[in-house]
Amino acid sequence: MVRKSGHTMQHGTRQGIRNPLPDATTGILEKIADIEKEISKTQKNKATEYHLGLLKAKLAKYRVQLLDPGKTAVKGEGFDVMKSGDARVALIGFPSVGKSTLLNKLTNTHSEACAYEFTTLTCIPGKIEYNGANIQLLDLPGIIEGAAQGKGRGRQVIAVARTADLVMIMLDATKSATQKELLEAELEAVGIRLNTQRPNVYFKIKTGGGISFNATCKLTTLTEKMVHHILHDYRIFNAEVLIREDITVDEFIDVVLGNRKYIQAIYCYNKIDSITIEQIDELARTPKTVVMSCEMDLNMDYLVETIWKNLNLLRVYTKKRGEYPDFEGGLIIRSGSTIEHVCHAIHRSLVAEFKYALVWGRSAKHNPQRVGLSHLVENDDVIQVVKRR
Ligand SMILES: Nc1nc2c(ncn2[C@@H]2O[C@H](COP(=O)(O)OP(=O)(O)OP(=O)(O)O)[C@@H](O)[C@H]2O)c(=O)[nH]1
Repeated sequence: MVRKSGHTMQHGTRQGIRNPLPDATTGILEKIADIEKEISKTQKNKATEYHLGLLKAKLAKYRVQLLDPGKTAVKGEGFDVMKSGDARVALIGFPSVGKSTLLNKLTNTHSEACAYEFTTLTCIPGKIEYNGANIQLLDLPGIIEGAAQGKGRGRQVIAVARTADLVMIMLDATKSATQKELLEAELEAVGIRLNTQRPNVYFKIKTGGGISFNATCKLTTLTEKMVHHILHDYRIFNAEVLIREDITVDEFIDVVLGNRKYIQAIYCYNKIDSITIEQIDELARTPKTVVMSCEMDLNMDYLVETIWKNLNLLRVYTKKRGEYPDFEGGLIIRSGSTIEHVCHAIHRSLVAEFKYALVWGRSAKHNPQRVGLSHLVENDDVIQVVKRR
């Protein structure tokens, strides 16, 4: 495989933002506050578990209403950055953690990083070129706390974060660990699930027949009664529920709502130049974590490498009949892609003309293997598409 070493980065256009917050949200906010108050007042035990489950279901419903972009946010204002490039990384962090400085370091261009808070007022799509992939890096305003309650510009930030392939949570190594928890809680509240998989549940709304409930494993928190009540609360009276893993009430609500985003996240601690070696060592041992210093240029290459790894991208090469593969070009696709995805990446009309493909490489049982559209490809595969005449 031909590897491009290092990375380059370019600035995209800076786009100004007007604050598009309409505020018909106050009613919902009050309801959310009431429910949150009730949840905090309710003691957690076997007897209240069920009641809490229902409250959580209600809470999730209102939060969705609050964040539904169709109802609450105006599209196309500043944040509506086209999803271009091969992958998109959302940079999220509190003010002054060093986001602008990081972008500047990776881009080598000047933008106004200041020693005061709230300097990043725009969403800058920057582009990192690494291993042949275009990675779009979005610098989102560091105003995120309270976003789930619809405060400030945070809601737009969340909407962009939901479209990302990877979330990069940037933290200040000199500050307390609560910043990480706060950000995680905010993302959680708006339906972004970090570093987890969609729960293994089959859920289908039907037109009749009531609720059919089955579980293929022992459930330790969720009960059939609770499932019935949650569904009732969402006005779902006919559905098939097959639970294949021991999930919680929250996870079941996620399944019912169906609009959760499961995104990989990495944590990056900046300003390690200002903490002790012992502290750095401890942080660096946490999973999915990169420790670095933008200002001192420490560990920046490792950060880009980690971004690349966590994006789960594959590179495959195409070849024409009788010719050598184009190892300079290559296509960047997501892992789990099939020959059909590859065809789409080459040209959108190719699937219609597809006869079969020949594959050389890790995904092939023998070289070459003749495969159909549903064949899963692997990194570094070489693919020759044969068209129908
Ligand atoms: N010690 C130290 N300071 C840093 C480092 N990186 C950035 N800073 C400082 O932190 C301050 C804030 O940096 P910015 O890059 O403006 O932070 P930001 O996250 O973009 O801030 P907002 O625009 O407010 O969201 C600046 O004074 C930087 O010089 C670092 O690695 N070490």
